[in-house]
Amino acid sequence: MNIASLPKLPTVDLDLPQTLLVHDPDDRISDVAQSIPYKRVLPAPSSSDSLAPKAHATSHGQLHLTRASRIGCGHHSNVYRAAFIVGEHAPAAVVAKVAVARQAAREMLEHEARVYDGLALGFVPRFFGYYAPFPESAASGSSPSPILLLEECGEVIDPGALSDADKAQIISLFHQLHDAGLLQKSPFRKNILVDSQSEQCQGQGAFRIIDFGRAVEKDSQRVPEEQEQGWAEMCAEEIREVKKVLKMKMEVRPGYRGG
Ligand SMILES: Nc1ncnc2c1ncn2[C@@H]1O[C@H](COP(=O)(O)OP(=O)(O)OP(=O)(O)O)[C@@H](O)[C@H]1O
Repeated sequence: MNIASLPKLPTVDLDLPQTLLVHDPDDRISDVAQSIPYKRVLPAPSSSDSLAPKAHATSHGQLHLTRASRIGCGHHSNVYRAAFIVGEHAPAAVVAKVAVARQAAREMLEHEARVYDGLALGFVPRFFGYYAPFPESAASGSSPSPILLLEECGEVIDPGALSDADKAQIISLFHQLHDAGLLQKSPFRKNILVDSQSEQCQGQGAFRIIDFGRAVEKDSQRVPEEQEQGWAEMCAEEIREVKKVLKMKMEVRPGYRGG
């Protein structure tokens, strides 16, 4: 299957399969040279979902990824364009994020999946589910990594090629994230993507913020009233970091003497 030429999976409502058979001929997610069964962990299967063989065909899906289909890597993961087949539908491309073989990396991937599961914002990748190998292996270090499935969102930005309006838009996305009670916590260039192919990504603008493995949720910090100021300062600091990434002029704060 030529994964590179597949169309993107449409982001319209889709019944996510409850189980996935993952085809990994190049051993990218485990050293087991066979297809691996996964089950959906998030969004949590509802009681109406069924694993019974009679269940609707879309309860079962398939995922194909190869060494050649890798599109990115970070300190904690490898990221692949993967062919996703749901029920009888034609294959379509999604992004499959796979943790490297370290427990901390798996914990970050799970945290990121929880963040996506709770986020309803148009400028982050659409979440297509978080799947874990099934049955679970006793030795979690050597077992295949869980897989986070996301919408493919284009290329890393080139700050030198962005207009002032583009930069203002990216800043506004981070403000919206903060207003939604989330700090991204790794506002690097590699985590701001632009889809130059999209027609403004269905009205959402072409920019996407990714990588929520280190994200901090305001609620999870149980920010008491008196610490609101601390949260506001953390948000302001993140905005300053984004401005640095975008090579924007920094405002000189009152009383700041430089150095
Ligand atoms: N949804 C996506 N669409 C397109 N490319 C993506 C997507 N997600 C990740 N990538 C690519 O993969 C790269 C690495 O992804 P990501 O930053 O999420 O990995 P990570 O291991 O969590 O990073 P780190 O731990 O170093 O912060 C990105 O910079 C980007 O090039």
